[in-house]
Amino acid sequence: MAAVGDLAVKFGGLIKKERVFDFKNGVFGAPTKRSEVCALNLRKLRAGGSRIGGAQAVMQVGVESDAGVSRDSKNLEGALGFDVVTEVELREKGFLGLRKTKLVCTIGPACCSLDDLEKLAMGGMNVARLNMCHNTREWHQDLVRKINKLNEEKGFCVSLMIDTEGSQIHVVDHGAPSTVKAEEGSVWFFTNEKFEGSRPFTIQANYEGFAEGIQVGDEIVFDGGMATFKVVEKVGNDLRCKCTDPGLLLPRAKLSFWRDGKLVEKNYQLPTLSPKDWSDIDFGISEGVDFIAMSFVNDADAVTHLKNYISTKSSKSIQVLAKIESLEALHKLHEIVAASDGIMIARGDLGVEIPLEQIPTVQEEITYVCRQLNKPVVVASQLLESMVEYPTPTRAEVADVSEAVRQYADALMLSGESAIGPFGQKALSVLRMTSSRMELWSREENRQDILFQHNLEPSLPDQIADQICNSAAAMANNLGIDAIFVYTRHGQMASVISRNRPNPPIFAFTNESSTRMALNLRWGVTPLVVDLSDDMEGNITRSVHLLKTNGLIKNGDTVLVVSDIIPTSTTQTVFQSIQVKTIA
Ligand SMILES: Nc1ncnc2c1ncn2[C@@H]1O[C@H](COP(=O)(O)OP(=O)(O)O)[C@@H](O)[C@H]1O
Ligand SMILES: C=C(OP(=O)(O)O)C(=O)O
Ligand SMILES: [K+]
Ligand SMILES: [Mg+2]
Repeated sequence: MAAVGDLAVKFGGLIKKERVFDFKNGVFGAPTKRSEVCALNLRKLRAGGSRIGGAQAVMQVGVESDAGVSRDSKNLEGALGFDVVTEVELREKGFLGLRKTKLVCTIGPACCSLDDLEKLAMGGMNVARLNMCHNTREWHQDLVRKINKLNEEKGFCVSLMIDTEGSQIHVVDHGAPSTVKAEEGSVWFFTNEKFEGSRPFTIQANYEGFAEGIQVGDEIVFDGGMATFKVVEKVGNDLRCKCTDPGLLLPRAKLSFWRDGKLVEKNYQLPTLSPKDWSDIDFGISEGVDFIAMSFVNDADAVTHLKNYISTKSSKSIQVLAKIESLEALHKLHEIVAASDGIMIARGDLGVEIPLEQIPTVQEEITYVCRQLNKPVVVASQLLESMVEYPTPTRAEVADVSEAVRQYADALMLSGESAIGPFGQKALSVLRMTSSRMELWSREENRQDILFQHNLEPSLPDQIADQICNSAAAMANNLGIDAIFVYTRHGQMASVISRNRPNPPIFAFTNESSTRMALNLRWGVTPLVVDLSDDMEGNITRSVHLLKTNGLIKNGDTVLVVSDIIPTSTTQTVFQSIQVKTIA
């Protein structure tokens, strides 16, 4: 594997394997090529079906022969739903080389041309995020059109997410187009009133009740610590404040209020979804976006309300992600995770409401709860913040990204790095390489945490499906399987396999396009749309054949197939199986 110029590095005694730095791909690698994955000696084992409460679970190990499928079935050729990025990655790196951690890019003026978007898609963007705080309806509409075009015409599979503005107290006007410096001891006037022209030392806040309940002596903190002011006088609805900790005031800076070292929780008076948010949500529904990220969620009811609203308005299933970005949301974490389709750890605003040193442990806690409850989790904000300005990340940023990957977050998100920074593609490649590297390390060192297996649903058929997925993941690791295939209509089986974070990639075959786009946020899952028939054996044979004729799978590869047939009008039994197939 090592070529001339490669650097062989041995880590003294602690780590058994030799690591080789591959300059071309920029990664340290251990010998993990497909051919080197442990050869399997599979015998024709056939375990009979065991009946459990009316459901049949079959486990079989066999040898797949391609002989039965005719090679000229044209409709099958066209049905290979691989996206172009996975296909290239698979050809270049093999099954184990496929990246597991998903990547979300915030789209902004720096990356909104079709050409820029294509480069991000090619660079591994799984989800494009539109932050409704910024820009116009027309701009967002144009973006949706461009992403759809790339998917339809260029074979990408990029999901769309809109992110609501939400209710939050922030600066509207601070008297300058960009940053203003607040000097120690300077006195500033905080008001909700709009003012014309320049009025030095005046800050306009967006919410008229911003000073309600605030007392002389309280503190106003900008952006979680950029600058701090002490309230010296209340003037009607306004405040006169003195700068006690000098710093930079940014446009739209977030304001938080503190008393005796504790946050004065103020967001409770603001609705989670404003009239503008509802209008943005209607826009998202009419454009058929895949995810709606809901800012400043404070309880499960808000999530349930939005989910109900969507189900009455949209025939398509749209995933609601709850953004955890307030103290109140942390108090109600479990119920919010349970009510939502996924979570975004919005560290930007979270860092305004809780002390910064608590962010790492809170992040670990949230990722843990999400995995227990089988909800995808996105780690967001400031991952590579310095790259908004510089073409290279800090070592600390790379360490932060690696930590999120080590925690098995489903996805990582870029904000300003892609939206306004000139190095968006480079930032994306840093995420890509850093995640691949940490995934490899976790796998080799077998750092997999033992997952406390919550039963996700109380009903028996669901528990059986859970256990099949858990066992499938364990089998895949123990047998050194190359790839897991799962047939899944709503994505549930694929998500439960993913939740186990198995070593091989998970190819999820579904007949629902919305399921495919939702699975784009799931760790380790490559979702594909295929025609699924009730004949599960036929589905399996067809998909293996498709991959084989496209050169993506070869003789000797081993695939673990998980299938799940739900009763239809013609078949009354639930038939679930795990099969191990060696391609021959
Ligand atoms: N659609 C957009 N149009 C213009 N600027 C944007 C857009 N989306 C994001 N940005 C810019 O990128 C920065 C980072 O994005 P994000 O983290 O989503 O927003 P914010 O910082 O407002 O929470 C924003 O502060 C804003 O300057
Ligand atoms: C992702 C976040 O939300 P937004 O960018 O919408 O403020 C955050 O606060 O970290
Ligand atoms: K937002
Ligand atoms: Mg936020």
